[in-house]
Amino acid sequence: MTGTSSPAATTPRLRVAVAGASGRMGRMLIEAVRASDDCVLAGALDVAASPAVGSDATAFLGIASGVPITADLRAGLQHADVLIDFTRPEGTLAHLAVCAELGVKAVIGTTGFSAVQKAEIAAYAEKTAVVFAPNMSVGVNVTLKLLQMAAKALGEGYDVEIVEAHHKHKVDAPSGTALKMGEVIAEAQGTRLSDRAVYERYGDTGARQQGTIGFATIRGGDVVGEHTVMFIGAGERVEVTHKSNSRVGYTEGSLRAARFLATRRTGMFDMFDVLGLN
Ligand SMILES: NC(=O)C1=CN([C@@H]2O[C@H](COP(=O)(O)OP(=O)(O)OC[C@H]3O[C@@H](n4cnc5c(N)ncnc54)[C@H](OP(=O)(O)O)[C@@H]3O)[C@@H](O)[C@H]2O)C=CC1
Ligand SMILES: O=C(O)C1=N[C@H](C(=O)O)C[C@H](O)C1
Repeated sequence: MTGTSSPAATTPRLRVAVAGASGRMGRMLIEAVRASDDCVLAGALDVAASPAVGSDATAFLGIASGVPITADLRAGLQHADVLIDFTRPEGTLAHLAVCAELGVKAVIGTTGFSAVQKAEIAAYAEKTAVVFAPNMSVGVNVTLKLLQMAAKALGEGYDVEIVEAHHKHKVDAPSGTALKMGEVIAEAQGTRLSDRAVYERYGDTGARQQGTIGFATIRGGDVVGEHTVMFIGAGERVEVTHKSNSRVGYTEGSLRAARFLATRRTGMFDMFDVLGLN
């Protein structure tokens, strides 16, 4: 039997806009989108005051994409299926408002949100699908699962201390990841982090209060991101450490999250959902 073969069906590529286009994460994301087979850069946003506004989004790579960096949110989002946002809380919320209006989905990696701001994100997730996670790397999310298990198994007899280190440009502390680690541990022990967290110690502190979760922050140089959780008991100490040597894990996780959203219309998701860790 003879016949003509039908042309191979081509799946349309996922149209990705990147906010914070000239930032540390923004540039890496733009590079990762360009390098992928199934995504295409569809928009690039930055703050109006940024010198990058008006330039081509891939100018830093020495090539032209035809996508300009803009501070006009509608112009930057109108051709996108999904926005990947690593900026600042007030920027993310402004971007999300337009995403919800235009039906653009959002991957949010920004950290430093207040409880009220997190509730605003949840409200936007009723209008468009959102992945919101303080750390997109597979390794960190597996570490969170290890912490859940350790917290349950070790229980009250072990004091919990969380130490994190980041580069000197980071503006929020403790890191979003450290806070998430604290939340996961507190919840695994049937409690709330807000009832247990100690963020500062100085001077005449008195003895350590039973059940608290202490945080310590280091900032310097070009440290990408390091987190250690200590469970300190009588006569022994368990330490769980994750170290990022580059930002590539964050960008790869973000693209996985963007692909995950392709089949969702609304709802709030995290990296456990994306990675099937729930
Ligand atoms: N979830 C995760 O896996 C990770 C999360 N992060 C988080 O991502 C965020 C960004 O990190 P990083 O890329 O290192 O930071 P950068 O400062 O390098 O980049 C931030 C970008 O956002 C822009 N920006 C600043 N303020 C606003 C605003 N109000 N509205 C819109 N855009 C704004 C900046 O523009 P300009 O420079 O002109 O001010 C810049 O382009 C941080 O919150 C960080 O903690 C980082 C890595 C991984
Ligand atoms: O600002 C950073 O760089 C990072 N921020 C995130 C956080 O606050 O946890 C994730 C990662 O640690 C890098």
